[in-house]
Amino acid sequence: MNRPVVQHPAVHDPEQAPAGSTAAATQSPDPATVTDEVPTEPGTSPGRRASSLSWPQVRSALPGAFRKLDPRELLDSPVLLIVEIGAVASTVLAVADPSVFAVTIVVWLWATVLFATLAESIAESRGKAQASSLRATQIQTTARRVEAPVDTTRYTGNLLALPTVDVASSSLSVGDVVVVRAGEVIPGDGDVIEGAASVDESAITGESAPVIRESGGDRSAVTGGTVVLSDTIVVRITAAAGSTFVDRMIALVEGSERQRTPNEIALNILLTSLTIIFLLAVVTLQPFAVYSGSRQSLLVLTALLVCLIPTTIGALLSAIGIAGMDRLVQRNVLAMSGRAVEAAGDVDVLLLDKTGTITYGNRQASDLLVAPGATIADLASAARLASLADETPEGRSVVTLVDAGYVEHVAATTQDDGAVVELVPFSATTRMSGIDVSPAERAGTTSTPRTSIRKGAASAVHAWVHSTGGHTPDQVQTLVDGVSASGGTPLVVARQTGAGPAQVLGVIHLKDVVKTGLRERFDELRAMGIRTVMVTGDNAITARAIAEEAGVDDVLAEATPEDKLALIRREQEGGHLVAMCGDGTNDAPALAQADVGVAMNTGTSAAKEAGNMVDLDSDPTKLIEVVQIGKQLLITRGALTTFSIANDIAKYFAILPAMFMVVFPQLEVLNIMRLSSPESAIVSAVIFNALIIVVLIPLSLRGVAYRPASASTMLRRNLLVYGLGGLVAPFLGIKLIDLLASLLPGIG
Ligand SMILES: Nc1ncnc2c1ncn2[C@@H]1O[C@H](COP(=O)(O)OP(=O)(O)OP(=O)(O)O)[C@@H](O)[C@H]1O
Ligand SMILES: [K+]
Ligand SMILES: [Mg+2]
Repeated sequence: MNRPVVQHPAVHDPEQAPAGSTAAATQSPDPATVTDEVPTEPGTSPGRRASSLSWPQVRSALPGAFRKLDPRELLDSPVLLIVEIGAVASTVLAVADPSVFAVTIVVWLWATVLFATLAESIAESRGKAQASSLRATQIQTTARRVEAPVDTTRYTGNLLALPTVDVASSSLSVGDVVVVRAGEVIPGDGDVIEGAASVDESAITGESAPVIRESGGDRSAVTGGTVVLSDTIVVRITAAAGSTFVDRMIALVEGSERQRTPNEIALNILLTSLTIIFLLAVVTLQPFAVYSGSRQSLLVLTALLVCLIPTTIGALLSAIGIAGMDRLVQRNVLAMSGRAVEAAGDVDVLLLDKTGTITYGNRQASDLLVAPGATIADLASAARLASLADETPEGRSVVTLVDAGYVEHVAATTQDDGAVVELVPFSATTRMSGIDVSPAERAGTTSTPRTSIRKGAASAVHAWVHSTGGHTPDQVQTLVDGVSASGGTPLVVARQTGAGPAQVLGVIHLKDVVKTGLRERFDELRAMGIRTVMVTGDNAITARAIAEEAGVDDVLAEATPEDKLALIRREQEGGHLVAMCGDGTNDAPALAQADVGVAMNTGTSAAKEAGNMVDLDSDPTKLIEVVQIGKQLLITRGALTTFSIANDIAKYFAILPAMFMVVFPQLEVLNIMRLSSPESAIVSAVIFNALIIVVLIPLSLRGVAYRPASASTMLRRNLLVYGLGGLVAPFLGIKLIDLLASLLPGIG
């Protein structure tokens, strides 16, 4: 976020801002102080942050680490709770019977717990910096609220002309309608219901290029705190203050809503079981020790227990999870659940919506193609009439095209004041839109007959024409296929006059552009074992043309929202883990059903609500990074668990011989480490056990390096590196510490 919204001139300079646009200057802190609070160095913006650990980072995480020592905070990590109980008990013992040995043990047991809470606190601190820069977008502004409640779903007049009243943005509630002009901050989350504008969303996405937000289509959602750069839009508020997109982002990056995933819970159960096993092992050690005349002190047994239980992974588990989410945020992806991130690591099918996901989604009418038996005048007039009330960007583009290129063909329509006009809005299920005009019924006049016009997907309009007794000429199919083959979307226009059969007038060519660089990225997904399927409401030929251009593996054409949902269910039943990228309200059910539902930030609020991730850059190939981060998270957790357990087992064999050597000289052969004394062996093991946590914090935050390779190759490699490493490390580490510790009086 190197361009916080507070730096925008409209907010900076109350003199320049249009009257009533922003009360930021009066109600929010002075812009200068706000800017001070916002980390503006490039290092803090998403996707550009370094992942190494710095001392200031550690220092700022320390207070949090101490706060987390509260046993209540450790309740969901039994391993750490045991260590803390051990630390308390040893403290009591050390006070009762002080010695260098006892004090050393006590200090390092506390250090063990602190290093664990520090790991989590550091992982969280990165998000906190980001949250504070997001908070800067939540400035108080004055909203221009439409005074009287309007039913915007029915109101067809000019919303911009309605009287407005100035209110504080914080007092807006869901359903309120506000007008936002150029230079003003959008006062809350909502959908554009009238107009189109360029919007600066850099406060949220870090991306400085303005984006277009317009009513009707799949690019209608706006986010509170972003700035309208040009034109005026009417927005219906969809989120109350306090539960906005930015609020969710803040909760997310701060980790305050972090819930443990089923995988983490399962691992915790394993760690707890191991802890109980080692607890029993240590407890049953004492009778043997007593029998053999080497009764061990409670202090030694506590220290031994802590060395043996899986403290390393117990300490790093939560940091690994938080860091994974953080890595996504750095790439401008907001994951609403950790479960989705983990699922991403195993995804093997990716479904993508076409318009707005694979293409830029700016579908514009570019040409009119006349059907045999019709005239260009017929087609242009009908296309325009059927689009006048079509609030989708496609609909508006038809009106624009006719007015710009065919206006001389449009017959001057005589205004029939009494005519009853019924609008047929576009829906993804009917895949048509249009208008029904019934002339006024007046006695004595020869009234013109009732007229119905439909435009839409060829198959849908064909079915409608057929239902009226008409038919679609073969040449129309040729026109449709021609448009489709070029990757365009054909809209067939037909008109029914009176009760007679409908006539096909021609075809509108909607053009869209495929996003650049998709092919290479889809190749990469294929290499990762992920099959890409484009699902679209468009016809099969267009779908295939775009699929060909973008390089996806498979297509499902003429898909209704239900079809998209059914496809996902089918794949899931076949044992696949499915990701879905989409932007439209009609994608929402599919986004909700998918294991990983990535909504494009350019999409509708419904899509963003339904998915469990939002890509702020609206880049469908971002799934590659999401999958890599998911895999990396799973691999890192697995690797550190392997290391931790191998470590504990090694410690058992490293210290026990040293401890019992005095009574069982035969153990000498096992004492390959030649530790200087039983006390030194115990102290060194405890210190090693604590330090290994610190050593592994950077790795758990950064993640184990991920290279595309088969799961079994990865597993073999990790078992080798982290399993073997975990077995060897304690022998080396403890020996080294023993050499130093033995220099201490009372230990060596
Ligand atoms: N305004 C409109 N009026 C009539 N028909 C339309 C309109 N917009 C789209 N259509 C038709 O409906 C079909 C499906 O709509 P839409 O594109 O929204 O579906 P979708 O499933 O989201 O597919 P995608 O976004 O992948 O293209 C389009 O391919 C087009 O033929
Ligand atoms: K341990
Ligand atoms: Mg769509």
